[in-house]
Amino acid sequence: MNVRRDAMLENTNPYDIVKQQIDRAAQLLGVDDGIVNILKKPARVLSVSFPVKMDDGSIRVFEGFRSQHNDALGPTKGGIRFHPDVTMDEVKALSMWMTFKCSVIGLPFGGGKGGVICDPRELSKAELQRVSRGYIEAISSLIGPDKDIPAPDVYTNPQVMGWMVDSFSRLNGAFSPSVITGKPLILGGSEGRNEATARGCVYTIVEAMNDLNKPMENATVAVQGFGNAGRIAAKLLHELGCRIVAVSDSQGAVYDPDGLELEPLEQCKDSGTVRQYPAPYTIELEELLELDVDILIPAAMENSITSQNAPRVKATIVAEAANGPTTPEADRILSENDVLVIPDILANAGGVTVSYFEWVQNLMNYYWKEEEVNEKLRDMMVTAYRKVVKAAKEYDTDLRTGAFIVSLQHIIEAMIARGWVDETAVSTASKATSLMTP
Ligand SMILES: NC(=O)C1=CN([C@@H]2O[C@H](COP(=O)(O)OP(=O)(O)OC[C@H]3O[C@@H](n4cnc5c(N)ncnc54)[C@H](O)[C@@H]3O)[C@@H](O)[C@H]2O)C=CC1
Ligand SMILES: O=C(O)CCC(=O)C(=O)O
Repeated sequence: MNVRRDAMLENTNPYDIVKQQIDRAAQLLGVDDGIVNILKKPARVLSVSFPVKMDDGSIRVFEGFRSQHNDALGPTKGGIRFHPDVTMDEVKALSMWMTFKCSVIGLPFGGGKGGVICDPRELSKAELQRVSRGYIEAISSLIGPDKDIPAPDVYTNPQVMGWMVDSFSRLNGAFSPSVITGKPLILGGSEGRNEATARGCVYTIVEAMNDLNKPMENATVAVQGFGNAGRIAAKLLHELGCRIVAVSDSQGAVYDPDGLELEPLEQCKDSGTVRQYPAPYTIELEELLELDVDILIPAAMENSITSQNAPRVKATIVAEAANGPTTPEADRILSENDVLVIPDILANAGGVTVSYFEWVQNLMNYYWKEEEVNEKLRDMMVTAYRKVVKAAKEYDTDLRTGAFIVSLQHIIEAMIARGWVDETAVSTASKATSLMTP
């Protein structure tokens, strides 16, 4: 059952949702409507269609998008999603979340995102390669190491990035590793990038658990989605002594209150789906979200937690490894029920942070060890987490709005410095805050 299509009673269009999130923070900060209007639309959206020769000799035309939201802080940055449900509005929203995500961490990037409407699970490896190359050729005029730098997202991976960097390099007549991050190590990928989204998420969870005076040891965890973000988060939390009681993927969910064993679980996923794991209970996908756990990690798609199921969410902490898993109405309900939501633009920012490190390493052509990458990541994630908590306290709001407030301040400062908007566009109250320092 697809939870995305289930939430019928509220507006679950991610583009409308991100605009509501911007409005909420802008209102508290006292930001001028002019600035808000700039931020509510991507600066540039490219819609492409490109032909791909399939293995049976037929030609199929694929559609895709690349959205560049705002480049006040630097070149736009964000992943590429291959999924049958990709829409232009979704890609626009994801690019907007990228702007705020990069800004909350303090990265010198704006936000971008791309998507291709396809189901990679139905493509052969050769077809997947041709789709990847076709898409990157179609958007090649828009991207570049100092323009817009793609990376992996749902159903794309380092191999796909490898094909893409090769196509871009051929088009440009020079090897250009810094145009794409999340590449295989041999092509200039960074140590630690593959684990970075999950690792960053875990750093924020550890901060939140500390703040709540709760031990990590034996804390119970449910993870929705067992891909790059969810699977590695489960593994890292298990290493910290947590009990992973439930996980799901698109095919099903398994539950064991005594804790799932990670190695056999991973073997099941590698050979198909986590559903094959011999757990005492198989549960419906939606049930996982309602388990009584300390930590719930939505790590799949948008709109997992809506007004429909939010009243039944029992987790103490919801750490959003996914982008946009919680609707604004659900946010309100979770907040009323004292569920601490670590928002996507903060919780899953580890991926883009190590992508930034990868880009830096590519530009200087000198590479760091994994421990160095992880330590730098920890420092940036913890610093950002503390800034967000401070902002949320100062403005008496939740962590999501706190994160948007911190982000907005950086973006607006950059827009003022560039001369796009006037200083009077921000109220005296917001200028007087000291949120820039942790
Ligand atoms: N890969 C990255 O570096 C980053 C990913 N994210 C976000 O994390 C989320 C997951 O992305 P990845 O792990 O990269 O994707 P992935 O393609 O590696 O894995 C996605 C997983 O979600 C599962 N899934 C799909 N629909 C589901 C459903 N309805 N219920 C349960 N499971 C479902 C799939 O079976 C798969 O296990 C997305 O929202 C993505 O935008 C955010 C930041 C960075
Ligand atoms: O690594 C990156 O550049 C972006 C990752 C991404 O798409 C995301 O954070 O949602």
